[in-house]
Amino acid sequence: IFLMHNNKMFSFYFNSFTSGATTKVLRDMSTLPRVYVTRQIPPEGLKILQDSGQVQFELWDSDDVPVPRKELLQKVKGVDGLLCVLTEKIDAELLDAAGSNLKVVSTMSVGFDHLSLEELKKSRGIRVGYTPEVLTDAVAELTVALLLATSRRLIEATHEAKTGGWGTWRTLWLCGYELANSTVGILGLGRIGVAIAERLAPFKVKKFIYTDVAPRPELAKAINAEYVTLDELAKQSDFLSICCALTPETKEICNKNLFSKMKNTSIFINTSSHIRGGVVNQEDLYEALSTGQIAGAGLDVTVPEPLPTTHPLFTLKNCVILPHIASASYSTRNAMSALAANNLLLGLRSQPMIKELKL
Ligand SMILES: O=C(O)C(=O)CO
Repeated sequence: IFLMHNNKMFSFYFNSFTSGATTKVLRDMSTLPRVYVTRQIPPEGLKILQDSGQVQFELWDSDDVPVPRKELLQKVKGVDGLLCVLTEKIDAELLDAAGSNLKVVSTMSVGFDHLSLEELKKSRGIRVGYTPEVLTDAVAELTVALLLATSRRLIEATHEAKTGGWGTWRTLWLCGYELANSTVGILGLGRIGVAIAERLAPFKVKKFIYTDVAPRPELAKAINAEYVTLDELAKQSDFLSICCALTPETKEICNKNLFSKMKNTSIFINTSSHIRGGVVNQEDLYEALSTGQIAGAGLDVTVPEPLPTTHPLFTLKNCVILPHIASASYSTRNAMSALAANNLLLGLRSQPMIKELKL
């Protein structure tokens, strides 16, 4: 139990199984490094912070609403560490508000476009932890689910079944596209791309192709994928899965030009949680989907997030939009929170983090 008294934080041990008062003050926490946690993170991470005895921390105790910016700017004043999620912008204003005590920012995400790396680099001496790898399986699994939901039109199908559209059996009603004998293209081959391909291979995919800034033979070997140009990737892919990082070069790389080269039977999928939606020009995607230039799209990341319910992409039957849930399994979100907590504690002890972002 953590309690504030006379502006000091105390931890208590309370034995409720013995009779009489057995509350003991174990340690005056007020001398420990101060940490602010911007969200009610999953229990594994919280437990690590609590059990560590290494920090005193305050927490924005909600998972439903992000901490208001004004409150955040207040709360970070003088903290030694910050554990945040992807809804908090860690920029010059926030770092200035925190002040010179701040040594570690640990984000419970693999993506870091909410962190102003420029500002963090600026000789503030702040180290940054993040959570790659632990979400690879969950993201790959969700990608397969979204790909199948889109290509086999599952959302349309359940809607028809529920709303009376299910009439007689029809020969071409709700037909979609099969993975068997298909060519699957991966834009940006990394851990997640490989994990997706490994899961799709048993569906009897004929060929995997990929493009990246340069061939990645080691990774490609694992999935027997051929390196092609971006043009060839667009032309040959029956399913195109986007897994590249968002950089100035890849910003809106999925645009009119790319869609115009794709087959009108192809399916476009964007789930890569560390890139967000920025690699896709959504107006061009709308155009490609609504004119039949491509057959369908499944998106787990959009710009902005949340995507307004009035957005034109929501009007299309051949566009399946998920609310950024690729890593949303209990085990993965707990693993992310545990990794973020451990990165934070290690950083505050000036030890190497498990996953540290090189600034
Ligand atoms: O970790 C991230 O960056 C996400 O997008 C959510 O898993």
